[in-house]
Amino acid sequence: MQNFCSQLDVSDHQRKVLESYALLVNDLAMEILEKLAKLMGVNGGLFEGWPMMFRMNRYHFSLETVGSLGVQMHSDSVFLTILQDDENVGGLEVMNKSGEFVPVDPLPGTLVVNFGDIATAWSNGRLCNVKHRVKCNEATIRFSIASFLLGPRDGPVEAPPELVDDQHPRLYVPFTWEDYRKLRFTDKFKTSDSLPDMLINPKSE
Ligand SMILES: O=C(O)CCC(=O)C(=O)O
Ligand SMILES: [Fe+2]
Repeated sequence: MQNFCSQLDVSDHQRKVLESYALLVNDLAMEILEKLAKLMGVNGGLFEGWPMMFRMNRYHFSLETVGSLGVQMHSDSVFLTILQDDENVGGLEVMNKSGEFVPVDPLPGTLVVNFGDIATAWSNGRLCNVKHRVKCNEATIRFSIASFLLGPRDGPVEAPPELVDDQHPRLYVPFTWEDYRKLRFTDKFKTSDSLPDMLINPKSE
C-alpha cells in the first residue's frame, strides 16, 4: 500500500483511508481462504503473508464507446480477487459454464469475489478461474477497486498433498506467481489464461 500511495498524489487522510481499506480487505481475503481451505480438507495457515496488489479503475465511457469493451475478456492471473464495483454503473459481465456472458448488476454494499488462475492451479483444478469483461453500457464515468491476493510470497504455487491422490493426479507443474505473471503478459496470452502451458500432461492440439 505504501508503494501504491507513493504513486498517487494522496493527502494524509486519503493515505489513512487507503491503508485501513487494505488491512480490512486483506483480513477478509485471509478469512475467506482459511474457511475455503478447511472446507476442502486442507490444513490452515497457508495464506498468511501472501502479497496483495490493488488496482483502481476509472472508465471514461462516452457515447462513442457505448457497446464496446472497457476491459477485454480475461481471467485474473492471481489467486483471489475482491472487487468493489461501481454502485451505480454496471458493465461487469462474467462467463457462465455454457460460455455466455452474464451481467453482474451493481448491488450497493456488496463485494464481488472471484478466483483467478493461481487458485485453479493450487486447487488442482477444483476452483474455477472465472472469465470476465467490462462492457460500456452508458456514457458516464465508472469506478472499481480490485484487490488481488497474488500467491505465495516465497516458493512455488502447487497443490497441497490433501488435494492430490490417485483419482486426482497433480495437474500442473509447480511455478512461482511471478514467473506466471511474466508469461501471462506476453502477447500470446493477452486474452486467454496461460494455465494450459503449465499442465503436466498438455492436451494435444
Ligand atoms: O472494473 C471491473 O468491474 C472489473 C475490473 C477487472 O476485471 C480487473 O481489474 O481485473
Ligand atoms: Fe479482472
